[in-house]
Amino acid sequence: MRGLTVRRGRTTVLDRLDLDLPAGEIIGLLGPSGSGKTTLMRAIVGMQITRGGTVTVLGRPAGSRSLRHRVGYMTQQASIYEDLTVEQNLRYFARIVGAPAADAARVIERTGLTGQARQMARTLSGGQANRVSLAAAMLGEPELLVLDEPTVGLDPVLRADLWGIFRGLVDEGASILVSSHVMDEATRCDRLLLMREGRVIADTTPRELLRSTGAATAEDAFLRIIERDEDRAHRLLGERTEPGTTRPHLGRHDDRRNDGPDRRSDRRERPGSRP
Ligand SMILES: Nc1ncnc2c1ncn2[C@@H]1O[C@H](COP(=O)(O)OP(=O)(O)OP(=O)(O)O)[C@@H](O)[C@H]1O
Repeated sequence: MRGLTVRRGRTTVLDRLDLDLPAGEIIGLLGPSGSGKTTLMRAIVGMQITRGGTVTVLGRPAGSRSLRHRVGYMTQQASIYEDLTVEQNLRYFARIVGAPAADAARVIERTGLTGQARQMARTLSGGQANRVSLAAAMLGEPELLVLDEPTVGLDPVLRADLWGIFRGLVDEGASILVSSHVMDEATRCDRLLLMREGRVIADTTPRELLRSTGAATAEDAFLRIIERDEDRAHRLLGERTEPGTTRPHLGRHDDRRNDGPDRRSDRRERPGSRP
């Protein structure tokens, strides 16, 4: 992506972001709540109104029709049809993305939902519902999976299971962009992007993250990077501020202009939806 700028409501969430993401890896997108992870993912799958810049995915402009079957997106909220069984949900979504009906069975098996295939979605546990969303995103074997906090709220065993699935998919040639709040999940990724206030403040690998910060855990390493970033920003702002004036705070850039309706409800996309 080049110069990607996104404004949501009055806030400039992403400001002229340049980023190159390699294929064939698990790329972790980490950062505090509100740092812009979902917004960035939405721009990559072509579901975000942008203010400027370009996003190219698998060689095509983000959101192109030709990417519909090549990119799978799992949103933060598991939004499946509660009055359908797991199998019915996945058969339905398979039809929508143009995948063969047999693909529903494949993703059910792959996500460990065989025992729940005939169960009504409303009776699933949170973790199971979550896996149905992941299964939906996997329909049609997309080359790129964009997963927004797929492990949120899951216990460590289920989290480990899901990371096992992600690794298996990448070993088979897929690329995965996955966001998380849980910093120790960083060590499971091939590459890490740490976001803060709409900027990528670290683009690194798990090994390099620990080496460069001297921290013992990913969580400590991130805290150190954030502290460094804060110091750097204060220094820059201090240099630019006239003596005697108040130093501006380090919040996100606000803008009075509004680019029209961009409601929270826009996050409730169908699971497995294609751009
Ligand atoms: N529909 C919207 N209208 C206005 N502002 C929004 C909207 N959606 C998100 N924002 C704002 O954009 C910023 C980035 O939000 P985003 O959801 O991308 O962050 P995030 O890093 O994914 O957070 P989380 O980890 O909590 O999901 C936040 O300040 C948020 O309040």
